[in-house]
Amino acid sequence: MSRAAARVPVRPRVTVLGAGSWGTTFSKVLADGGSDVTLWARRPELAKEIREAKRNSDYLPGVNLPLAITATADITAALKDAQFVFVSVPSQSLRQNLEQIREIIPADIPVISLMKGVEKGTGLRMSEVLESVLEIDRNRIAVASGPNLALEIAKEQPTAAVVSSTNLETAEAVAKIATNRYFRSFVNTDVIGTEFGGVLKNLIAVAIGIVDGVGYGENTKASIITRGLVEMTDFAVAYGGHPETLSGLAGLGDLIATSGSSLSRNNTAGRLLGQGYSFADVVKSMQQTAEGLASVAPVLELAAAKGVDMPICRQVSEVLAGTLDPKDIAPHLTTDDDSGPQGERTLDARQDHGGAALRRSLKRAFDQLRNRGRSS
Ligand SMILES: NC(=O)C1=CN([C@@H]2O[C@H](COP(=O)(O)OP(=O)(O)OC[C@H]3O[C@@H](n4cnc5c(N)ncnc54)[C@H](O)[C@@H]3O)[C@@H](O)[C@H]2O)C=CC1
Ligand SMILES: O=C(CO)COP(=O)(O)O
Repeated sequence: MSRAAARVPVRPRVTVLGAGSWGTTFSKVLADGGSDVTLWARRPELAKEIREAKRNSDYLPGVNLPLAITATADITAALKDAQFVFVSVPSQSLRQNLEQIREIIPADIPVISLMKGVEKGTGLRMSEVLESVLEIDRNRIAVASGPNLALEIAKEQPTAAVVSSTNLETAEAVAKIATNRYFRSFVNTDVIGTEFGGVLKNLIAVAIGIVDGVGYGENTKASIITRGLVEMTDFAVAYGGHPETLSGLAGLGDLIATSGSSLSRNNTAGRLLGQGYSFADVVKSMQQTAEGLASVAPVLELAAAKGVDMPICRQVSEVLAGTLDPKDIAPHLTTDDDSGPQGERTLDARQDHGGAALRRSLKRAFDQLRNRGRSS
């Protein structure tokens, strides 16, 4: 993206695709930051309610939306003259949604993922799906992630997020319009770490929900959160993310928010599982998207491909499959690794890795950099 293109217009015209709880809330963030926002909703009646009553009563009851938001169910009209496009649909529907805009999305504008999932079947991150389906330069793509429970933000409770792009100028332009008096966007260029932080904390939040549902207390949850961060960091670093990103807003920050809140759909889904409901019942009862339920399988496949051990995520998948009784969930206590062939890992599995994991992740990141340097 050129320097000129990165400049932010005085009153940007922004399109948000997906009028669920996050797409609508983010539209408010953008409008309160000075943008004119067009929100695309699948259902014409929802578009009408947002446009005329400035409400989205299904997803954000009691919240008044700014006048600078309009809405339409006509996706071509929604994208006309857009200077930024944000996408906030369920991860597993992204590809299908993008197919219908591939030909009509304005050229050379930033496209930003607000989603926190991995595509089943391909294992692609959302920014990778954007890049491959829209066939656009990755420097035009950004992702936004952080401790961002929609309803709290819609009520203007202050928080922060990270906007990440391989191109710092793109990240900065997006962060500028995604900042207002109650929402601050920071920037980085670690798209991999930022996206995986958002994906993985959902899985740990499901685990926390499960132990909550079973009735276990704070010690259990604190150990799962701490060990969960180790899993998140190891996984993201194995794929080229930076460990510091996982200690930031998109990792630890989001993990704390999501694990601690009954507003979290992932946490809620976990709690129902912990109370003994089946996966099928939980899916049926969820009115909104709980991304962790769909991400667990592709995440475990990606972890296996890099030899990353993820006992918490594995046990979540076993509870979902009905092969593990929720009350037996104690992933931070498992010692499966002890029988593994790698001596180093056997040792690691018995240690508290808080700091050790970070050091190991840093070492792996430096090794990767050094190897890259050698091969170029
Ligand atoms: N709600 C939250 O607090 C936050 C959500 N996110 C992420 O934002 C993304 C969207 O989540 P939410 O807005 O919360 O979900 P939601 O369930 O509230 O809304 C999803 C929206 O996508 C639309 N949609 C378009 N195509 C669809 C399809 N084929 N199938 C189903 N729905 C379709 C739905 O009509 C609905 O308006 C997720 O990846 C989520 O992880 C990220 C940060 C915060
Ligand atoms: O991503 C979120 C908070 O940052 C929202 O979490 P849930 O999808 O679990 O509601």
